Amino acid sequence: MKPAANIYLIGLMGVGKTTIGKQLAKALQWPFYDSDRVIEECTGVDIPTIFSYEGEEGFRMREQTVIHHLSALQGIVMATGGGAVLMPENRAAIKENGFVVYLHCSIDKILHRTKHDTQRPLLRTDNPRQRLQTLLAQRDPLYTECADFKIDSGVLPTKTVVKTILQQYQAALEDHERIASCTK
Ligand SMILES: Nc1ncnc2c1ncn2[C@@H]1O[C@H](COP(=O)(O)OP(=O)(O)O)[C@@H](O)[C@H]1O
Ligand SMILES: O=C(O)C1=C[C@@H](OP(=O)(O)O)[C@@H](O)[C@H](O)C1
Ligand SMILES: [Mg+2]
Repeated sequence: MKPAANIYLIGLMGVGKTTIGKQLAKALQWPFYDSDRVIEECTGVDIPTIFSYEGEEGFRMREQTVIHHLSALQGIVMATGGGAVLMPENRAAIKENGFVVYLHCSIDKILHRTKHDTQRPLLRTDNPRQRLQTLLAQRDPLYTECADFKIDSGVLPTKTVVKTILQQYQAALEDHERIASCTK
């Protein structure tokens, strides 16, 4: 992690990356970016439209470009899309440029939170529970590989989740400074 690093939020759809990310950025008085919103602003269309014209592959290319460009910034909070960790380039960018927080919660909670959602094409299926279970099995090792810190965002109030992430980030910064001063 770089001293003036960014904070990245990763995890499955619906765990609260966007929601928690906004609150974290507010607490730090840092700019907030949501890679999905940036893609929508750049293309002028929503995520389902990108999936329908370009497929998931096209969306992943756009996502990679956005994460690459935003990772050149310092002192930002970024909520990534749930599948951002699939691309090795994205995993390298977030690990290299920031403190990575893996948000997780139960599939039941995610289903409850996303039951009226129309903006997540991967959940538009007859069996969203099965889809989420499959995605979690594929992605959990990737989330774990990238994460500096993992926290359940399904049980604690968001305020507590934000406070805990800030404490962990501060502790990581202090460790980094201690190690740097020992190796001078
Ligand atoms: N801690 C929470 N408690 C209750 N609802 C939440 C919480 N965090 C997020 N949500 C709701 O769940 C949905 C998904 O949250 P979002 O932040 O968009 O997740 P993600 O970005 O990880 O997909 C939104 O409707 C949001 O309002
Ligand atoms: O898990 C995924 O592959 C996706 C998650 C979505 O973002 P959220 O995790 O913010 O819902 C969005 O990037 C897109 O629909 C694909
Ligand atoms: Mg989001």
